Amino acid sequence: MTFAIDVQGLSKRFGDHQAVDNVSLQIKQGHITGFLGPNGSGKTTSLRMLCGLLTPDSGTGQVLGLDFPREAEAIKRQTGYMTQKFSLYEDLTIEENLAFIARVYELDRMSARVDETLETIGLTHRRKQLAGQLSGGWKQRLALAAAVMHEPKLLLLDEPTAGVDPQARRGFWDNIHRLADEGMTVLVSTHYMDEAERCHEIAYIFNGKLIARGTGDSVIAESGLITYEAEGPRADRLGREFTGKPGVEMVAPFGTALHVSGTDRAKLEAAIQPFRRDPYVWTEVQPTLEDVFINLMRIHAPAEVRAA
Ligand SMILES: Nc1ncnc2c1ncn2[C@@H]1O[C@H](COP(=O)(O)OP(=O)(O)OP(=O)(O)O)[C@@H](O)[C@H]1O
Repeated sequence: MTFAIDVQGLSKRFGDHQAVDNVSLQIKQGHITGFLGPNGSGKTTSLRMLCGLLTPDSGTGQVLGLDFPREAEAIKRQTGYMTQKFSLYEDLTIEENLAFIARVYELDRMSARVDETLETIGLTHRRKQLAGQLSGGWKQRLALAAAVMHEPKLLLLDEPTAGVDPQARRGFWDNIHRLADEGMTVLVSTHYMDEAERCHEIAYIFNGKLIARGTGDSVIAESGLITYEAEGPRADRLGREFTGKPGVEMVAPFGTALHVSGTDRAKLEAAIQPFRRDPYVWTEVQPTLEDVFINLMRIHAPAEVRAA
């Protein structure tokens, strides 16, 4: 298996804040990897270093078979990067934005490429409209088309569907999967759990450190988390009964059901035992990715935060 990204020891410090701390990433060619982690955990900083926009303090390896970070310029040319904020010109038309990008990348068949892109995203009839007038979903679709116009081998997406409605998000993800099927490698940061589940693999970063990675199922399995679900009339209200109980590391309502999780089976079952009675039905379920991520944050939080 060829790795599109194979980088070790990636670090970046801003002042006295270690934004990215010794991160090693191996990302398979043609795979979609979800980059997850709470706000401020270092996702954007990592993406910016990988595509050559930010110089790392340390870190070596290969990106697209090129030496990282020495060949940053060549890496940049073969990488598409979609920033968190809509980065096209709102006061240029849709067509002018695409033509501008075609010129920046010195693409051949410039106007034909612009026409093809407009056709692919379904904006041909709106080509003269200002980009700023598009809805959130269409803006993201345009930004994605712009990011891949130069046919990059690697696509880095920074929270591309934040604030976009579910239907547009689904369309966006269909496009990402189509690009990956054609061989493009995708690294996409997201806070949405349903999007994490659409990725081939996930990488979870916290306080600048990579603390979990693999397929969704393997990350769940390796967490060692055991989850019981209580069902019954308003079982969700049982939550407060478990506060501070030994063996209970996490309690979360799921609609009218309740998830109670921990890593010590004996203690967890002892905590649940008094509530194994009518009208509640308890079943062991697979923890969700959200359960696992929240637990990872809890485990890896600095001691003073855990105690608070
Ligand atoms: N140019 C900069 N100068 C100083 N600090 C910065 C700079 N860029 C990022 N940081 C800090 O580095 C940390 C990591 O930020 P980063 O944007 O990489 O996080 P993130 O995981 O992408 O967060 P979010 O999910 O909110 O987008 C944050 O504490 C941020 O304030």
